[in-house]
Amino acid sequence: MSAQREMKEKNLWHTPVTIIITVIGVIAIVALVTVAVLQNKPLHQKYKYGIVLDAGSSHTALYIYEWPAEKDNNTGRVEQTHSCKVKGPGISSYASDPVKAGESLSECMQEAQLKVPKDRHQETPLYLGATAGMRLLNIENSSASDRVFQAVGEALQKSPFSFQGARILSGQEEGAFGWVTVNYLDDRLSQGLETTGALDLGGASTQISFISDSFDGSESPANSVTFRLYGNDYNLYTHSFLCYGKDQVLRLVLAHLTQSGLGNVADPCFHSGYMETKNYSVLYDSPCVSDRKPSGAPATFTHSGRGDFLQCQEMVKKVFNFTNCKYSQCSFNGVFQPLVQGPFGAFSAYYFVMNFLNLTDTSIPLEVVKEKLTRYCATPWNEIQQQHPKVKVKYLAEYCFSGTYILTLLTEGYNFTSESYSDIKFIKKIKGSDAGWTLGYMLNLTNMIPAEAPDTPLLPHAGYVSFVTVIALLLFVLFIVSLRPLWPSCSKQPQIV
Ligand SMILES: Nc1nc2c(ncn2[C@@H]2O[C@H](COP(=O)(O)OP(=O)(O)OP(=O)(O)O)[C@@H](O)[C@H]2O)c(=O)[nH]1
Ligand SMILES: [Ca+2]
Repeated sequence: MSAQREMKEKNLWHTPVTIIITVIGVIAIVALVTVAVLQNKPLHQKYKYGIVLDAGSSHTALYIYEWPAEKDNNTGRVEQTHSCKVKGPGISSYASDPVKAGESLSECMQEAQLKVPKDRHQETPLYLGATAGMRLLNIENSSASDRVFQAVGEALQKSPFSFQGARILSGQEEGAFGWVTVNYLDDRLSQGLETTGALDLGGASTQISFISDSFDGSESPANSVTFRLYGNDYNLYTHSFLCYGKDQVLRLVLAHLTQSGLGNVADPCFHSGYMETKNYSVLYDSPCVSDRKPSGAPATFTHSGRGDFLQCQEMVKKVFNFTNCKYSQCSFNGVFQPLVQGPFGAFSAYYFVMNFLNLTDTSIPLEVVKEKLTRYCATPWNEIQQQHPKVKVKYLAEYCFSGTYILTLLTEGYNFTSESYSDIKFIKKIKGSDAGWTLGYMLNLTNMIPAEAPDTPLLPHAGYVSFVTVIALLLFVLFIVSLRPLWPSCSKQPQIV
């Protein structure tokens, strides 16, 4: 009798109503999870592109950036996918033949057409920013600089990209955008982390940019750039020294050495055994030194080396003016600068030179770095050439001078100490993108960094799907539990024995 009853009760669980409810419940959960997964699955990734030409004093480089199309406003997603070094000198060197400046860009522009998908060409913005070489040409001969821009603009207009113009960046912009690039690539802006200072050493100018607790811009408004990025306010200290890029400082040092107007220059910044005949007119052909040309100098001079780091450093120090600071503190040439603070990334020539000299490790004490450089400078020129047969002779001849200038600029110029020197990192790239002003410039012009922090989803995609699944299962279990009165054991009557 009791077995029969049990059978009947079990069958209750198998009633059509219970089966239908269970099936609908399972279908509902599967549908819910499927929709959740599909709805939030990233769409087929499409990319957008931007191109920036960095028309530097020594050469022009093209950079292509890429970012997922639906993430225009999101954090840290723009990456450099390609770079192309334009053959020949910087555009400012084409002052006497401007059309050639435009033509020089064509090879890299062709390359860019192959790298950016064809269907994106028309919508891809193309910018050209010129720095110290064009600043100097503009000072020297503004109509020549206009003609160069005219020719370059005409050449770029012919490309299939959306050309947005060619212009000279101010020194402030160059410094500030370099700082934005470094901190954007390190995700420091989006996460509101302590920022990294930026040190850029070009051929004709150099920039220093950093955040200092003691700097609010009031003491020297010309050195202050304010930003609001991802909901945080920044008051950046930045300064650009025109004529203090390494090529122009080499001219300044040589100008000092040739003041006597005699035909021989024994240069402590070049290796002993180095000897080249150079033109006075070429040396003095720059507004950085043109006023110092000795009168009655012969056409050429013999530039020979004597490889002495300490004497080279003495010569280099002469290009800085440490008197006449009208502020609480200065770097040099009467320019206000707060004490350096926090970590720094040093790129461009800082990296090329220190990397060549095997001196990128800043945990090595500064004194040891100087000893190593002293030995390097004292190595005869023929040995140096034998050791580096593949390095361009022009670069090779100048590493002793450049290394000496870098150490002198950092310690005497910017007041890095033996301690704070170790806060500097010599870098070329960050996560595959070159450190430099170009990325920051493009991010700014495409409004890619929002002033306020973007709304972020509460949960990442995987977390969201798991959450929906767990809640759905929970609801289902609750539903089944709510059917408890229909369960066989619950509908059993208590047995009175
Ligand atoms: N050793 C070495 N030097 C380089 C290399 N590329 C550029 N330089 C030199 O390093 C210095 C700085 O180069 P860049 O940072 O490209 O300078 P730039 O942008 O042309 O100049 P600015 O307009 O002043 O910024 C120049 O003297 C260049 O000749 C390289 O690959 N190796
Ligand atoms: Ca540069």
